[in-house]
Amino acid sequence: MLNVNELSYQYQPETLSFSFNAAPGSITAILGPSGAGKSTLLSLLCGLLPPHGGAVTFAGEDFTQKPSYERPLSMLFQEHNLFSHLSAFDNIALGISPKLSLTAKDKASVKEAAAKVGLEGYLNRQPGELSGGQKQRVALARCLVRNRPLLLLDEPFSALDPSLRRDMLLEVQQLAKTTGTTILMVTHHPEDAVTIADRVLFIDDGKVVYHADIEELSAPPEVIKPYLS
Ligand SMILES: Nc1ncnc2c1ncn2[C@@H]1O[C@H](COP(=O)(O)OP(=O)(O)OP(=O)(O)O)[C@@H](O)[C@H]1O
Repeated sequence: MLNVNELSYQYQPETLSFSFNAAPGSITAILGPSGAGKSTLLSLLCGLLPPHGGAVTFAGEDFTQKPSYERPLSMLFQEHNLFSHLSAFDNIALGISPKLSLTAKDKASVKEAAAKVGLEGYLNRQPGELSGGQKQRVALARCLVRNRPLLLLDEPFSALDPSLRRDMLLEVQQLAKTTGTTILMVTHHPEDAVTIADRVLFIDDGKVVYHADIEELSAPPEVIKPYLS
C-alpha cells in the first residue's frame, strides 16, 4: 500500500498538501486543472522536491527523507527522459546498471523490454534518430527493466497519436496486472483514466478534492463534474 499523509510543499504564498492511499497493483489516474499541483505531487514522491511536512510510506516503509535513487519507484516524465549521446539500448540498460556493466541476462532483459514496447529494430539508434513516440517507448522500457514496485507517470503519452497512446496505456495496465506494480498517472485526458485506471484522484488548489473508483466517472458527482468538461 502507498500511503501519502499530509505530504506538503510551499511555493510562497501557496501551500500544497496531499493525503491519499493507493492499493498494491492499482492504477490511479490523477486529474485536475492546470496549476492544481499534480506535477508537484509527483516531484515530492520521487524526491525531486523536499517536502515541508508529512510522510509517505510504501509497504510500511517510510521513504519521505530518502534520496531519489533509494526510493522504490520509477518515474516517467512528459519529455527529457533520455540521454542524447547514448543508444536506445543503453538508455534502457541504465535502468539496470547506471555504469552500463551488463551481464548476458541483463542484455536479454533489455531486449525483452524493448520487444514489449515494439522497439526491437531501433536499439542502435540514438534519441535524435527516434520519433517522439519512440523516445517515450524507450523511456517506458527503462522503467520496465527497473522493476520497481511503484511507477509514477507524468503525462508521458500526451504527445502520441491516439492509437499509439492507447497501446502504451495498455502496456502500463499489463505491467500493473502481471507484476503488481502500483501506478500513479497524471493525465489531462479523462478517457485515459477510463481506459486503464481503477481509481481517480482529483486535485485542485494544491489538495485532493475527490478520490473515486473509476466506475463513478460514468455518473460523476457534482463535485467532480467541472474537472471532466
Ligand atoms: N518553481 C515554482 N515556483 C513557484 N510556484 C510554483 C513553482 N512550480 C509550480 N508552482 C506553482 O505551484 C502550483 C502547482 O503547480 P504544478 O506544476 O504542480 O501544477 P500541475 O497541476 O502539474 O499543472 P499542469 O497541469 O499545468 O502541468 C501552481 O500554482 C504553480 O504556479
